[in-house]
Amino acid sequence: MTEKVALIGSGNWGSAVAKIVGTNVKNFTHFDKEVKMWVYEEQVNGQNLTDIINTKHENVKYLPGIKLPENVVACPDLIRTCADATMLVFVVPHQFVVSVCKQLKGNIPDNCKAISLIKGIDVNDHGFRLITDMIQDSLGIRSCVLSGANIATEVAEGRFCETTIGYRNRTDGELFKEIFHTRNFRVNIIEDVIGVELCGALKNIIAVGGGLVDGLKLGANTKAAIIRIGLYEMRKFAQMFYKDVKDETFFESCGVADLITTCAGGRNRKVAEAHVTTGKSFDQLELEMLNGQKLQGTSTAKDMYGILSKKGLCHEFPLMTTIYRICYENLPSIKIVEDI
Ligand SMILES: NC(=O)C1=CN([C@@H]2O[C@H](COP(=O)(O)OP(=O)(O)OC[C@H]3O[C@@H](n4cnc5c(N)ncnc54)[C@H](O)[C@@H]3O)[C@@H](O)[C@H]2O)C=CC1
Ligand SMILES: O=C(CO)COP(=O)(O)O
Repeated sequence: MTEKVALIGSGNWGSAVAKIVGTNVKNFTHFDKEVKMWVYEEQVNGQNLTDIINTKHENVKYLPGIKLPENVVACPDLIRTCADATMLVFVVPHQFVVSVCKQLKGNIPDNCKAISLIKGIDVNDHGFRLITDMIQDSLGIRSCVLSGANIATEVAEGRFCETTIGYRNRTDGELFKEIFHTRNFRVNIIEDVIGVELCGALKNIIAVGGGLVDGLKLGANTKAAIIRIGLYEMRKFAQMFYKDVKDETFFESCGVADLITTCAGGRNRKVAEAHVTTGKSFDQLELEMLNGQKLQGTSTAKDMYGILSKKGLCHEFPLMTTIYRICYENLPSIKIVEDI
């Protein structure tokens, strides 16, 4: 059977991944050579971003300077992008995935499989859900997850790194590995969707903490302490709510490695540092510094705080709780070390 891949999302990470997937499908006979990529249409210098991508083969706004393979075709229509796909790659900022799934419901082939590259959780009035669960429940398809120490620009430049795919169905995990794995983007597949996904979501909160410490110029020992405490709280939360999450998952690329890289070089870190040095709000800095890219750590801190406070658990997760309060309750940044 021929598999056909559709990419749902074309931001910084979505575009980096498009380069890999577009190249890899050409190496196997069982993949259709065209990869459609859904682009949330916008104007860039008076032109549709989709037209720019399809003529220059570059996402000039979200991943400038990187050529995309010509078999990656940008499409502004979500339903058309996915209509004939058998493998869906979800790579939108987490705040948009619910609306994407609502639009896709009833509009995808029955034999589809999915993978989520999204780092976040889905919170609503009834509680919280993993994004893979939300995809599975709303669309009736199985979903794997991919997450790792993968700053998009570095991956797009082909620098060596690793990533982790979490699967429930091993055949799906192996199939998705084929479209992502390269010599310099090494994929390891493990049977722990929940652990992989929670690592990716929760490390973004800790990365905000890493940036606050940088802004406060507290030094390397303090940063290491925030990373250690953060890893501890990530594992504690994951295993408190999902008893099957494995300890080993935290030693994969999706765990400690992603936490380190995001605390060293990610957008959450950068914006949190600027929050300390400029006193501006996170929302304002996101607009000023990220050129349309989206912060995931602050909103995930808010989601987590909602879960923890409802369950009376804030005192058990002092670091994540303090980071939330600094982001949303005007707590002075120095509380990152004073209140934990
Ligand atoms: N950028 C990175 O280095 C990495 C990001 N990730 C994760 O991948 C996911 C996607 O991130 P990026 O590709 O970096 O996105 P991004 O941060 O570049 O976000 C911008 C994207 O959101 C789209 N967008 C804006 N408004 C929208 C709307 N209303 N509906 C749908 N789309 C809309 C924009 O068109 C653009 O494609 C996130 O969960 C992120 O945490 C994971 C690994 C690395
Ligand atoms: O997830 C990432 C790297 O693995 C990117 O993190 P930021 O969103 O903080 O840039």
